[in-house]
Amino acid sequence: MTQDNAALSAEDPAFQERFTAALERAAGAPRLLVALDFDGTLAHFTTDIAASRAVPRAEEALQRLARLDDTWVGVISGRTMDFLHSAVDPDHRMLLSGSHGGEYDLSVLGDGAASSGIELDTDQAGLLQKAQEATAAMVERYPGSTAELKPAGVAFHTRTMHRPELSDEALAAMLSAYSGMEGLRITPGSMVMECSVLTSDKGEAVAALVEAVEPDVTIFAGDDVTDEHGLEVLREDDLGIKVGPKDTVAPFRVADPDAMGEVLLQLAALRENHLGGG
Ligand SMILES: O=P(O)(O)OC[C@H]1O[C@H](O[C@H]2O[C@H](CO)[C@@H](O)[C@H](O)[C@H]2O)[C@H](O)[C@@H](O)[C@@H]1O
Repeated sequence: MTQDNAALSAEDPAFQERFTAALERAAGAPRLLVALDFDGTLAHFTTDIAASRAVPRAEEALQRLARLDDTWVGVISGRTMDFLHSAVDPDHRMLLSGSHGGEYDLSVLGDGAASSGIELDTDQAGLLQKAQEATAAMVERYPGSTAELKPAGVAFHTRTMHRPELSDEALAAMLSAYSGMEGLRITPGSMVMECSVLTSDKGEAVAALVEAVEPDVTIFAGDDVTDEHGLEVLREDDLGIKVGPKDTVAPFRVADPDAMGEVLLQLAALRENHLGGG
């Protein structure tokens, strides 16, 4: 499938009927996996990276879904596993993948479920060091920008730049610097340029959760370019949802994390009803 803007959104007359039918079908699946990106999908963008949290409706819906039988909630993010544990799933009810598919905590599945952290070899560690140095130099050059250090990568953020009109220039300069370092995987995002010494992506992460859960239906929702990898691996009976305006292969689109929260509440109610718990 090619990317386009043909996803049905709420303004389309056919949206409500077709989207509700898709949600109802998903809610009736014997085994259901609900996997979600975090920033821009569950949480609005903010200038305080550490303080970012899922919108209240999404938070409530995820907690309700995660308590249900034969229902698994996954969060697949570029964030670190430490952040996901502390800010997204402190009660350890969810499947987590951090660092764009680089690390996993599947312990909610019980005995034998694989969880893997990040261990870098000497070459990777050297490359990461160089990328961190290049990012620090860029932060010096563009006051107010920041570097977010991760176990296998680094993110150069421009949302807090003192001269926001230079954001595109700064991101392009960072992209150019990373591009000169062989072996780095570069992922542009919303006012961020990230790089990693790992090759993983969110397509791998969705596939790993599907392999672990063996769901009849998988839902995956995401807002950014990196989430397209996850949307692309969905099967015919699955449900892909784009959050926001970017191009997508997903058949459905919602406006923002608040709208996504509403969808998740609707799904939770349908699933509870289907399982007889609501
Ligand atoms: O895969 P995601 O869950 O979408 O995470 C992608 C990156 O998101 C974060 O940055 C974005 O959100 C910040 C907080 O709202 C915002 O300040 C920044 O401008 C956004 O790009 C996060 O900081 C990165 O580590 C994630 O990889």
